[in-house]
Amino acid sequence: MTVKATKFKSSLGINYPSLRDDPLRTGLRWLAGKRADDGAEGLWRIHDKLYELTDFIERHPGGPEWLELTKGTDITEAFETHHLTVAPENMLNKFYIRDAKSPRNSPFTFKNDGFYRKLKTNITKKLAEIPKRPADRSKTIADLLVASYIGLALLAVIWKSFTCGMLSGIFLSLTCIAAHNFFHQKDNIRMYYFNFTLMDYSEWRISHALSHHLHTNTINDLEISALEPFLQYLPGNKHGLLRFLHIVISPGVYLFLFLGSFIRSIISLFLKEKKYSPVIFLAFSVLGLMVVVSGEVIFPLTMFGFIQFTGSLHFGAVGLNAAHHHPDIFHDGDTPRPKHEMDWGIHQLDAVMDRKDITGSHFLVLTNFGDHALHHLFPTIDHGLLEYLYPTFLKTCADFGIEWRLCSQIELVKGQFRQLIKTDPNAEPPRPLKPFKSL
Ligand code: HEM
Repeated sequence: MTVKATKFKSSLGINYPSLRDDPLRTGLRWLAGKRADDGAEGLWRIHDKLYELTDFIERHPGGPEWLELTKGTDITEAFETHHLTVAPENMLNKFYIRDAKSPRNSPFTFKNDGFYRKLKTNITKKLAEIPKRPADRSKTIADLLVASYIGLALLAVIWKSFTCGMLSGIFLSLTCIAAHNFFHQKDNIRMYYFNFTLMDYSEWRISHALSHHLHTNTINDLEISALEPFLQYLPGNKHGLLRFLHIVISPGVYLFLFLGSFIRSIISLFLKEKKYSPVIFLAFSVLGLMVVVSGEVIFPLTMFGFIQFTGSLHFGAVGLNAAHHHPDIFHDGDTPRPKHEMDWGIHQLDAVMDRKDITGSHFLVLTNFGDHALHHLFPTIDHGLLEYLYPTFLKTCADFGIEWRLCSQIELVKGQFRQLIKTDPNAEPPRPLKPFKSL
């Protein structure tokens, strides 16, 4: 594996990730790079301490996969943001082995009197008071979406209708976005809905939950590096007029997200890097049904491909225009905040903008990566519950003088394209905090 490249320099002081320019750019290789970079010495690192969690993997209430995957890496951000109770922290002592020898390769802090920990305390209190029924509604919506996807796919082959096929593709994409709510949580059946696309939920637990969510818009964000050189969101190193090509080829990139991901899964399986699981092939169960109901092979195969490509196009368009790319949003390379403001939660709010067209509707939030700031801050909380948390969230933001930014969907689409062609990093750091509080 190649371990060399210096395409971007992190303005946050993050060392260039070892396998950032690896040709395959899978989550598993991203983790292999972290193993080389994090100073975890084959154990699990949280802040500056190393823990041996092997015996706890199978007993972990969030499911074994999270710990299995992250052995040998720094899991500070994952640990801090996936638990709302103090129970996990209280357990750590019995797994302690020794202190780490090197400093963390991450600029982010989680101080007790800092924004993120204060917000987490306030949100956890509020969570105990709010109704839980909307979380059940999320499950119902996801079930109806998957049923609509399959129903429309079958109608598409029975009626030989590409209109039904197109609708089926859109429902497939909506199912996948709703399933994303569930793969962030402890293991559950609905996380597998994600695999009705040609993508794999397990890969996304790494590339999205562990990389993108925790290292948002930094050189360590795999959702940014995996798209390079086709789409380049970090400022700098873009070639003259060629950078406008990014805009032209964007729809082509969206179109191949599902298929590209499947091909990379198969290569990883072939190279024995990825463990075999039948769920990787779940998408083809619907193709099987299409063959059975139509009594044909070629047409269902064509329609299945059409549906997957339509879904991929929709998913890419929604996902890449959802929250993170706009010249006013912090991207690594831009002038950062001063060190004492490097609270992880503050960075999250610097790296996101929410959309006023989506916020407020449970259905739209669940199917459009809505309430994105709150979701990033508390990924295990069901999307249906997030709207009840806004008063607490906004009050804490006000206490720390932090702004939560809302804009329109169209403004984000325009901003996303502007970010693609932007070469010069922002010279000013993100908005100053007011009133200033020592973090
Ligand atoms: C890669 C690091 C980790 C990730 C991504 C992770 C993820 C999760 C998730 C998704 C849940 C379910 C949360 C929910 O349903 O609200 C959970 C629960 C839990 N995890 Fe972890 N976990 C990690 C490391 C750890 C460690 C190191 C410990 C303890 C030594 C731990 C202890 C627990 C406990 C006790 C729960 C039950 C819920 C609670 O009390 O907060 N986890 N974890």
